[in-house]
Parts: sequence; C-alpha cells; structure tokens
Amino acid sequence: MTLPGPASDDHDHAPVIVGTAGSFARSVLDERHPALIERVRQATPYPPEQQRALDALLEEITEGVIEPLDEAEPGAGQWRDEPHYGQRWPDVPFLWAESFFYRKLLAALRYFTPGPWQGVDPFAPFKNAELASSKLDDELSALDRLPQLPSEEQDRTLLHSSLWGNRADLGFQLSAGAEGLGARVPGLVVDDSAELWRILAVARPGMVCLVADNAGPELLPDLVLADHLLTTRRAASVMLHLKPYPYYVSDATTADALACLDRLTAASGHAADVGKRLRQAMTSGRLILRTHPFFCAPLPYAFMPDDLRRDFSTARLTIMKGDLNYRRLVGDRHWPATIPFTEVTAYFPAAVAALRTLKSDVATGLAPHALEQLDATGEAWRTSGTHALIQVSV
Ligand SMILES: O=P(O)(O)OC[C@@]1(O)O[C@H](CO)[C@@H](O)[C@@H]1O
Repeated sequence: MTLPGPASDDHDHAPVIVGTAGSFARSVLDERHPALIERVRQATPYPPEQQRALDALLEEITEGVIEPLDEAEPGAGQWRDEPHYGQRWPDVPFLWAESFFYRKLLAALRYFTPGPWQGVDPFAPFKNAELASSKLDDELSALDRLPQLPSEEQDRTLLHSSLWGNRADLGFQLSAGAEGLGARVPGLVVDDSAELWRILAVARPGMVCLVADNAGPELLPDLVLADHLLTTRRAASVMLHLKPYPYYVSDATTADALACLDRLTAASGHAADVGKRLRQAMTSGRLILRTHPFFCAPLPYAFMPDDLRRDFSTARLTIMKGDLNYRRLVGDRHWPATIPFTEVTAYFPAAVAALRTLKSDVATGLAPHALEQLDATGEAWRTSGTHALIQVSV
C-alpha cells in the first residue's frame, strides 16, 4: 500500500509534500542526499563494486528517474509494486522518496547481500564518534545533580532532555546549569507536557511505548527518561521501538541501544546507576526492545500493519520521538498549521505523544496567535531545529 500521491488527495486532505522547486524537501533531495553519499564514501573504504553502485545512485538521484531495486537485491520483492518508478525524485511524495533513497543506499553498499559487507552499518562511523565524544561525559556527569531536584523538576528536565536530545546535546547540563531549561523553553511552540504526565499518573501503571529516533545523543536521554518512568512507577514496562536496520543516518538500531547502555554503565555516578537499572530492566522484561519492518516503510503510521497497531493499542501511552516520526504520525502534508493534532492523529489506536524538534515543513496543532508570531519572525522556524513541540492526543 503506498502513500496517496498529490493527484489522489482526498478533498479533506491537504496536499502531500513533494520536492517542489525551492522547498525544504527539494533541498534535501538535491543537496543533503548527494552530500550524504560522499560522507559515506569518505567514512568507509568500500571496494570498487560499492563505489560504482554509489556513483550510479548519485547519478540517478541528481539526473535520472526513480529506478526499482535490482531483482537480485535481497528484499526487492517488497518494493516491486511501487507506483513511482520512472518518475523524477522531486515529483513523488517526499516521505516516499527519502525512505526509498535510504533503502537504495543500503542496496548500493551490499548491506543486505550475504558476504563481507552484510550488516555493516554505513553510518556507524558517525554514530560511534558522537557516542565517544568527551562532551557527553560532561553531560552525563550533570545527571548527578538530578536526584537533588524536586520531583516535578526531574520530570521536566528529563522530558525536555529527551525532546531536545534530537539536537545532539543531551540537555542535562541545561537542567543543572545556570541557564536552566529556560533557555530552551521559548522554542517550545506547543507544550502538552501536563497532559502527558496526567495520562501516566495512574494507580496501576501500564506499558509505555517509546518509538526511538536517533542514536547516541538522542537515545541516551530517551533511555534515562525510560528509567525515570520505570523508577517513578509511571510505567510498569517500557517498549523501546527501534529500527530493524540503519535508516536516516542516525536512527537507532538495537546495536545502538546496547552501545548507549554500555556508555551509561561505563560512566560514573547517577548515569552508571541508570545504566545498571536499565540492564536489569531488560533482563527482567520491563524494558522490551522491539522492532518492525514498518519503521523503515515509506508510509504514514495511518497505514501501520495490525501487529504494530496491537502494540500501540495495549500501551498506556506511545511517545513518538523526532521529526520523521512526526511526519509519519500526522501525514506528511501541507496541513494548515492550526489543524488540531488530535484530528490528524484520530486514527491512532491509543494515547500518543509527539516529542519533536521541528526540522521539516509539516506542522499541526499550533494556536493561531503562536503561528502568527512565528511567521512574523521571518525565521525558518519549521525547519531550523530551533523550535520544538510536545503534543498529546488521547
Ligand atoms: O527524525 P529526525 O532525525 O528528527 O529528523 C529526520 C529529518 O528531519 O531529517 C530529514 C532532513 O535531512 C527530514 O526530511 C527528516 O524528517
């Protein structure tokens, strides 16, 4: 099943986002993807076969039309019936184009092909460098001051650290530092955090699904938040949804989650305590790692398969992290930014919260005056990552 294209919009749907000339989506297709091919090439000494395949991919996305995966590519059959082959990359739904680009990149690098390169994460050099950064040591040691904070401040600090972790710093220092989180709050265009904590403040905690986004500097605060939900009995269990294979450069896989656990337990003080508790939670089944092929599908969550819908329907709350998950949650369309978040997520089987830094055009659930103020700034508030939102739909 494929995202309805621009021509097939229902009358009550906004136009699907495509790579219109001059748009953010177009800049991703024309600039970020070619640049990423070169970054991947520089980071790992791939042999001539992969080099030739990368050259062909670069030519296809810049000069050509969308070509199907080679028939010999493992899993090509799942992509065989897509309706966009032969079209220009900017002319098809941006969500589809971006997702298929990453699938073709892994094909070019023989990620799925039995042999020496099978399962080698092309983005590992970038992820490993982020996780090894000494900057994280300072961030993690700032966690030592967390237990002294009042419980509500702990809630706020860890929720905001998870939210802003999307911007490659953990945000823990912000909570303990002089400037505090106040420095970030102006960037918060919607804040439904009170509703989020209300949903979790129940006598008998249930399962919380946390749909992860990026590894390293984002996944670390996500894991600290998961530990906090477990230790403060807001969650009986946390189901951490991860990508089944490398995706969108930084998206977290199981290997990345385990690397973060190691980073926590190898730290000192509170961070190490959190790491130990999370390892125990995993072995006791209270922290469950889950993945599903749909997390790398080019479709909105409205098209999720039944087994994934069941996971979310049994959860007290599902927390969707990051920009791509938001685009898939609300549908990657040119919605009026004031359309209620509850309206565009009405299909979701249970309570859902989005923790998202705005890094692409789609926006929903903004108050009219907030939208007016943001547009009046003349800043690229939708795509610069300087603004964020916490939205809840029950
Ligand atoms: O989901 P994340 O990691 O927060 O952000 C992913 C993302 O913002 O990066 C792309 C641009 O490079 C966007 O198209 C996409 O939504």
